[in-house]
Amino acid sequence: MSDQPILRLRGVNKSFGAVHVLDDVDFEAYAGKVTALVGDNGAGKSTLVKCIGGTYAIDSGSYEFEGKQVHVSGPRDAAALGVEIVYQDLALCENLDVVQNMFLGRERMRGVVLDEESMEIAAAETLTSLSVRTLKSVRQRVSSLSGGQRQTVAIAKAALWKSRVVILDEPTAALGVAQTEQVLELVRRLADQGVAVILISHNMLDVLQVADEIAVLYLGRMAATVHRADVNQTQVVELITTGRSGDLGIQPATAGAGANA
Ligand SMILES: Nc1ncnc2c1ncn2[C@@H]1O[C@H](COP(=O)(O)OP(=O)(O)OP(=O)(O)O)[C@@H](O)[C@H]1O
Repeated sequence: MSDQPILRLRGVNKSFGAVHVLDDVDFEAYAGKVTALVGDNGAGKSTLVKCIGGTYAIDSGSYEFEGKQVHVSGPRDAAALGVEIVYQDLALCENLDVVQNMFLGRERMRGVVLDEESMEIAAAETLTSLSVRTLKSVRQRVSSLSGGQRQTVAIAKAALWKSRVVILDEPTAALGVAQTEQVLELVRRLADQGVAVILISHNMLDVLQVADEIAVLYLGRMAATVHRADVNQTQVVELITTGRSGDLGIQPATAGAGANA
């Protein structure tokens, strides 16, 4: 995999009125890697992700994609780049089946009728490529699926559409132990297919298990970006709660330390 980030934000600021929510934030995501985005409640994770996804326009700073500066002024711009956000509510339609959900809004047609066969084959192939074995049938309605299976469908949908950057918002928050394990395996396989995965999570065990890089937001500043292999849980928790880690030689983000190289 390339060492160049597919997505790079530099010096991003975002305010809502007088509230300065993102302060000079640098952030990178790499093809084939899982980058965990962590931080305490209110640290700015959702805001940063919404800036990446085009829901919010950044006030200042740069947004680069594949080394080129781009202007993302709405979700369509981000989608055109191949940036997909899988929100916690998953935005799946209960009354539709797995295939219909995966192709929702982008249905394949044969003449004037839906090309059900080709959509079913493509959906099944995508699930197979991700080694998904937890679904009985791609013709099952989403209303009959478990939380983990729904998460699987939402992630597979992003893979089907050849997304380059997939942002997962707390994908295991509502799941039990076995389903969490399956979803984390899926996250890993998605990255192994060359996708840049950004994982928002409050669960340190998940983060430490699946992430390659860990970006820690603290009070709207990027306290540090560290390689997973270089840190332990205590150090990550310290970064999240204080914006610094003495062990890692990282100074408080509020004092203007910025990202750790
Ligand atoms: N639309 C908005 N208007 C005003 N303030 C906002 C808005 N959206 C977010 N904020 C503020 O920005 C800060 C960061 O919020 P954000 O939701 O990005 O944090 P977060 O890290 O995702 O938190 P959590 O883990 O609780 O979801 C918070 O103080 C929040 O109140």
